[in-house]
Amino acid sequence: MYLLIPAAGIGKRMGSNRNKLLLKVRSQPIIAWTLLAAQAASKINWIGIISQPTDWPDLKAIVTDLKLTKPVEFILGGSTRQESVYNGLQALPANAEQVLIHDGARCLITPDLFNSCAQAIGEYRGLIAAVPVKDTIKIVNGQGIIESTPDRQKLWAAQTPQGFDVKLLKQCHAEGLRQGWQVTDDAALFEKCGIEVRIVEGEETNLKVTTPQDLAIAEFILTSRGF
Ligand SMILES: Nc1ccn([C@@H]2O[C@H](COP(=O)(O)OP(=O)(O)OP(=O)(O)O)[C@@H](O)[C@H]2O)c(=O)n1
Ligand SMILES: C[C@](O)(CO)[C@H](O)COP(=O)(O)O
Repeated sequence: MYLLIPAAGIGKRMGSNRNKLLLKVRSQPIIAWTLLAAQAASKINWIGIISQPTDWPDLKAIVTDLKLTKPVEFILGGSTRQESVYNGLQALPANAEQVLIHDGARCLITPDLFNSCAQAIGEYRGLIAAVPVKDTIKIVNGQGIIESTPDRQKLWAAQTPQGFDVKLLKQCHAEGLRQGWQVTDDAALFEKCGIEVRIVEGEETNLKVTTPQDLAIAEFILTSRGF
């Protein structure tokens, strides 16, 4: 299975002066934990790291240190996640029929989740890992007044990996460009094109390291795993 890792962000919400994926948790950069999980997932056999050239020296050093045995390609990142994934899709080998996309920032993913998504994409044209929402969610208007409370039974928090038929995802990205759609995940492009996306049960611990608080939580989870 081909795996694209969007890793070209700047980490504005982390408040760091460099790509947050280079910050360390339990003595390894965030991106290293993501790569180690991909390396350990038996169904992943090719990794594309979508990233900014300024980070390439650091990223290449990390890949070398980890002694990854799977082929790793460096792909030019864009100015949004959507643009980065678009670039990643163009850089896939011509024989890639299916792809998993996994945020570099979701460094606590287990190899099992990579494998279960890779397995499931044989059955569906599009899928995402997601977990049921635990809080009661409110729709709120611009004045801070609640408009409605959606039925929680139907609410899931989207994670990555997100897996797709490559040809269809390329078509949906191209349509997104034509229509000017701006989305925060690839499933949303499938949805807008009217193509079914299946949920695969994700992991509560598969959080996206976004803020300094998330760094502390990631540190705690990795410690509890014995790292
Ligand atoms: N232009 C971008 C922006 C984001 N990403 C990647 O998409 C994932 C999810 O994005 P997010 O957590 O929002 O990362 P940042 O964009 O770095 O964070 P922020 O929004 O706080 O600036 C991350 O692995 C990030 O590196 C990317 O590849 N290209
Ligand atoms: C793709 C994603 O990880 C799903 O939760 C997420 O959308 C990434 O971007 P965000 O804008 O930081 O939520």
